[in-house]
Amino acid sequence: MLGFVGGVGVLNSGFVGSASLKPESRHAVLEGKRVGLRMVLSAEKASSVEEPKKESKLISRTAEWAALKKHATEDIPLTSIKELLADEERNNEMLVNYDDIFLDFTRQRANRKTLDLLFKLAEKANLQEKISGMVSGEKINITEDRAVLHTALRAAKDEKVMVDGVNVVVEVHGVLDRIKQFSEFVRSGEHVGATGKRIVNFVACGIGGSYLGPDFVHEALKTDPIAAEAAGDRHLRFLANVDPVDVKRATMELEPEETMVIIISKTFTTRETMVNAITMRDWLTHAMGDGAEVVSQHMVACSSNVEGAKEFGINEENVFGFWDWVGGRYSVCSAVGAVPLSLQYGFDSFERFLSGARSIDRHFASAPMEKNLPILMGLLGVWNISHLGFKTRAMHPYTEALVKLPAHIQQVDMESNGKHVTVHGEEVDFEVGEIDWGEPGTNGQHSFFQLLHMGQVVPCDFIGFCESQNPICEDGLPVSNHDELMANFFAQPDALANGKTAQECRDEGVPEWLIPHKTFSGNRPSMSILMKVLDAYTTGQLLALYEHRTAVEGFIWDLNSFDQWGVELGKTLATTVRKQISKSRYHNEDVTGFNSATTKLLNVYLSGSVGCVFEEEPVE
Ligand SMILES: O=P(O)(O)OC[C@H]1O[C@](O)(CO)[C@@H](O)[C@@H]1O
Repeated sequence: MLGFVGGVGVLNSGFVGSASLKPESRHAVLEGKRVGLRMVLSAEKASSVEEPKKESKLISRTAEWAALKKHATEDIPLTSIKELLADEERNNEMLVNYDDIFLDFTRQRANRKTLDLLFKLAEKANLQEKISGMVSGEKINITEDRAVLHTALRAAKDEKVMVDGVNVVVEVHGVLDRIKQFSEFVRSGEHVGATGKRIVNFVACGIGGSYLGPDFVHEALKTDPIAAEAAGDRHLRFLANVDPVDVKRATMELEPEETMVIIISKTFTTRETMVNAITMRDWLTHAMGDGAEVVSQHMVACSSNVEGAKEFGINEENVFGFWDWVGGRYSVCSAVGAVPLSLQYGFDSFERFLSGARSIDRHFASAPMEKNLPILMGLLGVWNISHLGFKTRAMHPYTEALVKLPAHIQQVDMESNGKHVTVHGEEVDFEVGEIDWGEPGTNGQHSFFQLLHMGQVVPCDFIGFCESQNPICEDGLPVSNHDELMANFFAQPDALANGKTAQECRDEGVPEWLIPHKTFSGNRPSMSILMKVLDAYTTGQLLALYEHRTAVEGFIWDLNSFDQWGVELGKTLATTVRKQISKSRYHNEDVTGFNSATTKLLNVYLSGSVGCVFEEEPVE
């Protein structure tokens, strides 16, 4: 699977198969001695004929990159964010507004010059050509020979995007029309369960991109008044983990006769989802018998492997397809999100979500860089990790309804840009791919914000809304609950940026010995996004903003942000382990073929008795 990577990449990754190695080097692999392994391979390579050196295409070799490096080490350390914030003219250039989204990046460690240098870098990296290539259907995912067209999933009916001579927008709307009709059938009660009961529960079985996006949108819509009214008494649950505990959690208190199971898997081969699909089929048939109508009335699928879904037993008319040019983590706008979310909230809500994403797509493809929200967010990401060295990045939505946004964006970004070679297979020599994480505010403030204020520097995104989905104004409180929440949204970025000096502590009468504990260094970057209210439309906007931020970063770094070979090795090893467990459990075979540590762990697991394996030292 990793065969496309050049030799240097393989050596550095350490992911080398051991079969072709000499016995002593194979031993080194089993012992986990990666350094020794690298030496053996280097020696073998040195003795072979020297390959002609290819000219590096790394962006880090350009004058534009070097200018940013110099700026990061020579100019930026001389000013603090607090000082930068005192310049109103600068601040005005760092506030951008589009379609009721207000982006404030004044609290970045950046000034006008930084932006100019980043724009020059973007030109050097052919950013805008790459964006055009993506949205027009070029096969930019070269390791899988695929186009990358999640934008086509939300294109208007009259748009045209061609892939291999086919206008994919027509196909997209064909599937959306079917989903609209099907969801209306189920919601209206025309489609009932096998025993004639109305379907009011939906369990969506999928993992990774076939779970995180739909769950994020579900959480965002749950408390949106329009979507909530459309949901009525329906329930949508997700079953992602192959852990049987997750089956319990997903089915608890649900009545199988009133439940529809939606199997969501692009490949329809993902082990976890297949196991859960079988488990859920058993759950249904156990309650209602194994007549064909149980599966036909209670199970549907969303997949690009329509044949696989049919083979599983799902009726063809209940399979909603999508295409290989939709990456799993970019698939929430396809049937993957459309089926569960339309069943729960009605197709209109899903359409509003798509139109929010479409608004950002159009802006992304056409707005000039200095006004282009995802481009600005992406360039500042590159600046923060590759030039200022901040490897992690946090996201704090100031609404509980975005509780799952950080987890979704974590997959979007980390699976996309967690790479070590460029699209040409050349090892990168700079930092790429931030560690993304986060929690809604204010909860995070009472958890990890101590570290954000006084420990490591972590650039933060603050996301807030002018209005609450659920406004409450208690009599007797100085401000509404929402204003109370948002007071924190405004306070935290300034606290991070400005910090608190020893003198300020002294002026407050803090005793001298306590001052070091109470000073804040400040100068901690953040970005604020302020929107009107969280609803289906703005949820779509947020999704597209962050999807495109990731693409911008990958384009600048020249990565292929649209493959995910890094998940394969663990999957392959799990298959070997699964076979061993089966042989040992059911045929009493010894554990073989693993290193001694794994062998021991497996034996403990199979024995089920954790305390028994450590034999006592014999007494002399
Ligand atoms: O939709 P599928 O094919 O079941 O894949 C699920 C997920 O597994 C991955 O391939 C790897 O974790 C993701 O990219 C994908 O979203």
